[in-house]
Amino acid sequence: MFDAAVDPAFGSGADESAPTRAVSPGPGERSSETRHRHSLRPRCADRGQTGAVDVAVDLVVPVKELRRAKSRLAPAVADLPGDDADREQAHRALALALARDTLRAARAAHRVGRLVVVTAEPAERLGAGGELVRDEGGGLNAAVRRGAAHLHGAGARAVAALQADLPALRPEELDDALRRASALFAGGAGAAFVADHAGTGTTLLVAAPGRPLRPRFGPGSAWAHARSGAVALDGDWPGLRGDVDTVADLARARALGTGPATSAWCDDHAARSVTDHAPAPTPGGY
Ligand SMILES: Nc1nc2c(ncn2[C@@H]2O[C@H](COP(=O)(O)OP(=O)(O)OP(=O)(O)O)[C@@H](O)[C@H]2O)c(=O)[nH]1
Ligand SMILES: C=C(OP(=O)(O)O)C(=O)O
Repeated sequence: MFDAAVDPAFGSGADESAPTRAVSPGPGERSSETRHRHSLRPRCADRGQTGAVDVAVDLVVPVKELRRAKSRLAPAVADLPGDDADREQAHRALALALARDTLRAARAAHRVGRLVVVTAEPAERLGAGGELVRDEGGGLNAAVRRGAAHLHGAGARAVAALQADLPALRPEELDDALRRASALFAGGAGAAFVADHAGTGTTLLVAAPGRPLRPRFGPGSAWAHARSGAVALDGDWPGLRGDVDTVADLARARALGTGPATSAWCDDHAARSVTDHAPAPTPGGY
């Protein structure tokens, strides 16, 4: 069904095929993978006394074709041994790892209902449960609109778009942001967004139930979304705000604790590059 534009379910939601090697922890520390896994445990507090899941939104996640993705991360592979083809393959593997970890966390969030991935990649490559809508070109905002149209066409709840480069995302961060968005919608807001760690970009855009998602992703998108009437969400969500565009961003995400795919990639390919670009520790720096 993939070539019919929509693949209704790909994968099980589990990430069985992802590498699971842990990051070496320091003395007395848990590894970043251990911390991430810990965060994926079911959280009873997010469920009512009946055990019913409090679903708030359906989610669109755009994933760019890997061979064109994450060009600003080229320095992460520049020093790797081998030839250009080896480095290109490592670069694609890094973009894939970021997306897989993002999807893994999004799928584990209790408030996420349907999850739609818009991509030109084969379904099985992404390794996360959800529906797949084919990317027909036109760029990021066109891909988001395509995913939202798919959801609205099927009669959706509130719809959100989440960037796919958030390897330190924790499900509870996404749940908390969606909860706060729902509270704003109850007060009459039509849309809300989460700015990235720099404050200029956007990692999550949410439209209220029955309202269209109007994506303005791209440089300066936080300002563009605010100007369109979306409300900036406050919250201490370093993983949710931690989009990875550069090697320094990757180091920052590693310090937070990335998911298993990105952790394994860094262990296998880029430990030296990441260490070289690691920022000084800045607790609460987001
Ligand atoms: N489906 C789809 N997703 C996209 C497209 N462009 C960007 N994205 C996704 O949108 C998110 C944010 O995009 P960027 O951070 O600009 O990623 P990028 O274009 O791969 O990175 P750079 O080449 O470094 O600009 C990432 O999760 C991308 O996978 C697109 O044309 N189609
Ligand atoms: C696409 C965006 O930014 P970046 O390319 O910097 O991730 C954005 O923040 O809207």
